[in-house]
Amino acid sequence: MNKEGTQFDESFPHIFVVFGASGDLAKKKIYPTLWWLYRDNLLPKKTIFFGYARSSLTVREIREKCTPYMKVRPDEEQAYEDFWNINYYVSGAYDSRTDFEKLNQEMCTFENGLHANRLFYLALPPSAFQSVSVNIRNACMGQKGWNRIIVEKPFGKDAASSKALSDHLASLFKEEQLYRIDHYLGKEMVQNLMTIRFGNRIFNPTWNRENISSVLISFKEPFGTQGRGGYFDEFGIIRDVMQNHLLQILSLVAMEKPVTCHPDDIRDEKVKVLKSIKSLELDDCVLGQYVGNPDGKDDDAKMGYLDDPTVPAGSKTPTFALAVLQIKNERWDGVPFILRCGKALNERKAEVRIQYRDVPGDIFGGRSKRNEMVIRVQPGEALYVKMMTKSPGITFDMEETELDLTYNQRYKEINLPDAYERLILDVFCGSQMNFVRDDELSEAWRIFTPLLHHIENNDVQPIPYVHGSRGPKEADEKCDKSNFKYYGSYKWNNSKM
Ligand SMILES: NC(=O)C1=CN([C@@H]2O[C@H](COP(=O)(O)OP(=O)(O)OC[C@H]3O[C@@H](n4cnc5c(N)ncnc54)[C@H](OP(=O)(O)O)[C@@H]3O)[C@@H](O)[C@H]2O)C=CC1
Ligand SMILES: O=C1O[C@H](COP(=O)(O)O)[C@@H](O)[C@H](O)[C@H]1O
Repeated sequence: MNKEGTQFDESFPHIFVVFGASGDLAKKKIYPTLWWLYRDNLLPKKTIFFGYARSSLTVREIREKCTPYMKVRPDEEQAYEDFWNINYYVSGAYDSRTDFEKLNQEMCTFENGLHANRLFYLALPPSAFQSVSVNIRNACMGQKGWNRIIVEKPFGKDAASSKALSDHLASLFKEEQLYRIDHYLGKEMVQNLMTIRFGNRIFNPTWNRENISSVLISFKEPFGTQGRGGYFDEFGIIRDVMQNHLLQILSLVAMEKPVTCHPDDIRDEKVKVLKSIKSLELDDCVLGQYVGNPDGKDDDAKMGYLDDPTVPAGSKTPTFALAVLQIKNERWDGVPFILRCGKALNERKAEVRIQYRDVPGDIFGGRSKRNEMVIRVQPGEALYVKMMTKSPGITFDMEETELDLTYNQRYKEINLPDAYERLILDVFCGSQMNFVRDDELSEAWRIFTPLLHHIENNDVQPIPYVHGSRGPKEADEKCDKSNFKYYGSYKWNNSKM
C-alpha cells in the first residue's frame, strides 16, 4: 500500500512490458529495479515481464547484458532464477502494428481471457515515442484491466515540441494512464521535502521573503559525457537536468501547502508556483563548457567536451548552467532561486541550500554568519542547519556549528531504495504523486523555452571551465550578486562520519 492508501489489485495478473529492452536504460535501471522489487516481494504475486525491441534476442541474452547491474547475493540465486523464468521477450519493429499484435497475442495467452492489468514502460529514444504509443493504443491495450504508460524524458525539446507530444499522447490515453518519470522525484530527500516543510512547526513560519535571502539548488557530476556526447549535444545541460530535476525540486521547496496529500492537490500547488515564475533571459544565466585538464587523473578528466568524438566539432552546447529564477508571489518576491548544474565538476553532489538573511539589529560586531539549511539529496542523505553558538568554555566568543541529521548515523539499519524502485512501485499502486502532470510540464517549458531558443539562435559562446573544477568563476560571482553569501569559514567535524 502507498501513502494515499492505494493498493494494487493483488488478485489480478499484471504484465509489465519494457519497450527498448535491448537498450542502456533497460539493462542499467529497469531490469535491475524489477528484480529488486520481485526479490523483496513488493510486486503483486502474479506479475510477469515482457521485453520488446527490434533486436533478435533471447531472455538469456538480456539476462547476460543486465548481469553487472543486478546485485544478486549468493543466497538469492534461486529467487533470481525464478525472476528470469517469468521474463519473456518479443522482437519487433516499433512502427509495425503486426508486430505489436504478436506481442498482444503472447500477453493474451498468459491472461487466458481473465481480468489483467498492463504496464508499458517506454525506455526508448524520442524518435520512437510516436509510433510505439500509437501501436500500444491500437494493438496492445488490455480489455479487462487497467493500462498504464510510463514515459521517460525528454518530454520534447521546447514548449512547442512538448505540446505536440502531450497532444499526441492525450489523443491516445487519458492523463490518469500516463506516468511521466522524473527520477529525482523518487529520491529520499526530494520526497522528504513535503514532510520537512509541512510536518514541522519550526520551519514554515520562516519559509518566506522576510527571512530567506536566497535558495541555491545544485546538481554536480564529476565526469564528462563519457562517449554519450552525441546524445547530450542535442539537449545540453539545461534540458538534461535543470528544466526537469532542478525545477521539480524548486517547486517542492517553494510551493504553498497543498490542501491534502492527494497527488492532484500537490501537483496543483506545484503548477501554481511555476506559473509565478517569469521566463528566463540570457542575463539571468551563466553558461559553461568543460575543457580537458592536462593533469587530470584519468582519460575522462584529460578530455574536454569537444574532444569527445561523438560531439560535433565546434559545438556550443553548455555542459554547465546557472540560472537565477524569480518567483513573483507574496511569499517569494525578491528571493533569488538559483539553479546550478554541471558535468565534469569537482564532485558528485545534489543539494538544496536555503540561506537565511542576516540577523537584524546585530549586537555581535558583525561576527554572526547567516543560517543555512542544507538538504543533501546525494551522496549521503543529510539535513543540516548551519547556526551560530557560543564557543564552549569560559569565553564569550561565538562560532559556526550545525544541527545535524545525517542519515547513515541516525538510520543505521535502513537501506534506502533506489528512486526507480519507488516510482515503478507507485505505478503499480496507481499513485501519480511523484510523476509530472501535463500542465506542470508545459509551465516548465514556458520558463525555459525563450532562453533555449536565445542560446541556439544567438550562438552564445559558453565560458570554458577546466574538467574537475567548480565551474566558471562567473557562476560564483552571479551567486554572490544574487544574495547567496559564501564565507569559507565553516568547518565540519567529520570525525563523526
Ligand atoms: N551531516 C553531514 O553529513 C554534514 C556534512 N557536512 C560537510 O561539511 C562540509 C562543509 O559544509 P558545507 O555546508 O559545504 O559548508 P561550506 O561553507 O564549507 O561550503 C558551502 C559550499 O560553498 C561552496 N563553495 C566552496 N568554495 C566556494 C567558493 N570559493 N566560492 C563560493 N562557494 C564555494 C561549496 O559548494 P559548491 O562547490 O557546490 O558551490 C560548498 O559546499 C561539506 O563537505 C559537507 O558535506 C557539514 C555538515 C553536516
Ligand atoms: O537524468 C539524468 O540524470 C543523471 C543523474 O542521475 P543521478 O540519479 O545519478 O543523480 C545524469 O547523469 C544524466 O545526464 C541525466 O540525463
